Amino acid sequence: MASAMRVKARLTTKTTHIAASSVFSRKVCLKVPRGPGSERAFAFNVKNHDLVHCYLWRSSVRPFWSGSRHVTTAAAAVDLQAEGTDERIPVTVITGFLGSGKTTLLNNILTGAHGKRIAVIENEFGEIDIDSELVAKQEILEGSNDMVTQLSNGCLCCTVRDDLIQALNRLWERRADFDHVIIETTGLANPAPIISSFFMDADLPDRVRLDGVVTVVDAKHVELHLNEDKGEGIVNEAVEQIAYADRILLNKVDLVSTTQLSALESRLRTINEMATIQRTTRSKTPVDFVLGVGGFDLNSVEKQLNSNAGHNHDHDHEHGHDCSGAECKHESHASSHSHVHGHDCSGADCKHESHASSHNHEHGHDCSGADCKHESHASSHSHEHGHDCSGADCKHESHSHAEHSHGQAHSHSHAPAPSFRHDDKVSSVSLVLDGDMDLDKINYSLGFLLESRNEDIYRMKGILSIAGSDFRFVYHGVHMMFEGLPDRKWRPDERRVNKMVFIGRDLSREDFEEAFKSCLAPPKEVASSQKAVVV
Ligand SMILES: Nc1nc2c(ncn2[C@@H]2O[C@H](COP(=O)(O)OP(=O)(O)OP(=O)(O)O)[C@@H](O)[C@H]2O)c(=O)[nH]1
Repeated sequence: MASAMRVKARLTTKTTHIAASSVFSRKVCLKVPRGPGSERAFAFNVKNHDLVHCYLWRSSVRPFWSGSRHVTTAAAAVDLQAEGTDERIPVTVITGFLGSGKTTLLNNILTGAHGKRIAVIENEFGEIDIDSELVAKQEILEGSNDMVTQLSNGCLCCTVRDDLIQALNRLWERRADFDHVIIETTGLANPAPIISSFFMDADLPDRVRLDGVVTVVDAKHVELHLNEDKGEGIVNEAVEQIAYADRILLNKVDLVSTTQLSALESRLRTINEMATIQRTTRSKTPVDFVLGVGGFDLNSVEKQLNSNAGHNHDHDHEHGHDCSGAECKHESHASSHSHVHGHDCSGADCKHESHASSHNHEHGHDCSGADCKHESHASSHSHEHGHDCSGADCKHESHSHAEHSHGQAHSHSHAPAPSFRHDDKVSSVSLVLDGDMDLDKINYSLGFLLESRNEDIYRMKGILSIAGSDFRFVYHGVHMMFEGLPDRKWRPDERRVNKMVFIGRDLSREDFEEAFKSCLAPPKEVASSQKAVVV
C-alpha cells in the first residue's frame, strides 16, 4: 500500500506528466484519522527522513480517492512548443462573474484588428442562447470562417464537460478554418473542470492546448461576490475564477475610486499572485494581453514567475503590465514614479526600492495593525492607502505622521474604505529558496503534495535547482496534473535559486516554507584546497 500511495513524480531528465481522474485504472483510498495523532497515519508510508513531510500537511489532510498515470503525449508536445512547431490549437477560457464584462471582451476581440480567425464556444446556463446573440462577429463576419458553437446542456462546470471535449474535438476537424478558440463560460462556472478537461481526454492533449484563463472582474460588484459565504469548506465561484486566472481584467474601473481599485487589486493579488492584472473599462485591452498567454506552457513558467511571483519575493508590486523582459520601458520603473503596491512588507526587512525614494504611490499592503513596520510610513510623500482602516480603532502609524496632514493630496480617507475581509480561504504562497534541492526529498515532497493536497492546490509553478544537475527543472501543475522537465543549463554566473508559487485553498505559508526548506541539500563542503587562507 505504501508504494501504491506514491505519485509517480520523478524529477528525471525526461518530462514527466502526471494526471489524476476517474479514468485511472488504479484507485487507492487513504483514510486519515482526524484529531491528535493524525500525522501518524502516514508514518507507515515513509522513511525516517521523510517524516517531516508527512507532518507538514497534517492540519488539512482528509480521506480522498486518488491515483496516477503517466501521460506521454503532452510531454512530447512541450518539446514541440519549444521548437515553435506546436500545431495544437490554442484555446483561451474567458471566465468571470455574471455581468463582469466577458461578452464585451469577447466582442472586442472578435472585432479587433489582429488578423486572428477565432472560433467561439459559448456556454450559457439554461436553454436560451442569449450570449451567442450578442457575439458581434456572427453578423460582422458573415460568410467568414469564424464560428460559434453553443453548449446548451447546462452549466459547463458540472454537466457538459463531455460536450466541451466533443466540441473541441469537432472544431479540431475544421482546424484549417481558424487560429484560436475562445470558450466563454457562464458567469457561475468554476473553471477547474473546464481546465481539467484539457488534460483528461485521450485525444485532446494532442490536438488543443490551453493557452490561458482570462478572468474578467467587475470592480464595482466583485467584493460582494468574493465575500459571499457559501458554507463550510465551499469556495465561491468568484474566488475560484480569480484563483485560476493567468490574466485578470479589472473591469468597470469607471465605476469605482482609485482607492477602491488599489485595495481590490491587493486582495486579488493575495488570492492569485501569478496572474497579471490590468485595469480596464468596457473590457478594452490589447489582444496580446489575453491571447497567446502561454499560461500552461512550461516555456512560460520563468516569465510568469519573474513578472509576478518573482517580484513578490522582495516587493510584490502590481504593475498591471508584463515587464519580465529587460526591455520593459514602463514608466513606473523610473525612480520617481507612481505605482501600485500589492506587496506584503509588514516586516521591517522589506527592501523594496520604492521605500527609499520620494514619490507618489498607492499602498495595497495590509498594514492595518499597529505593528506595521513598513518603512514607507516614515518617509515624506503623498500616497493612497488601501489598507482597511475604516474602524475607529485603526492604529496605523501613518495617522500620526506630522507631515501627513489630511489636507494633502492623498486619499487616506476613512470614508469609503472597502470592507474587505482579508480572510480568503484561497491564497497564493510563493517561496524563493537559495541552494539546491535534494532530488529524493523534493521528489517526495511534491509527490506527497500532489497526493495529499491535490484538491486544494489549484495551480502551481516553479523552477528548481536540483543538487547534482546542471539543468534547471521547470514545472507547473493543476490539482493532480503535474508537468515538468529540465529546461536549460544554469549559467555559470547565475544564482542557483528555487522559485515556487502555489495557489490554493487553506495554504499555510509556514508549512510550505518549512516543507520545502527541509528539501534543500546540505551546502557542498568547500574542498580544503579551495578554502581561503588568511594570513
Ligand atoms: N460602466 C461600465 N459598464 C460596463 C463595462 N464593461 C461592461 N459593461 C456593461 O456591463 C454589462 C454586462 O456586460 P457583459 O459583457 O454582458 O457581461 P458578461 O460577463 O458577459 O455577463 P453575463 O453573460 O451575464 O455573465 C453590459 O451592459 C455592459 O455594457 C465597464 O467597463 N463599465
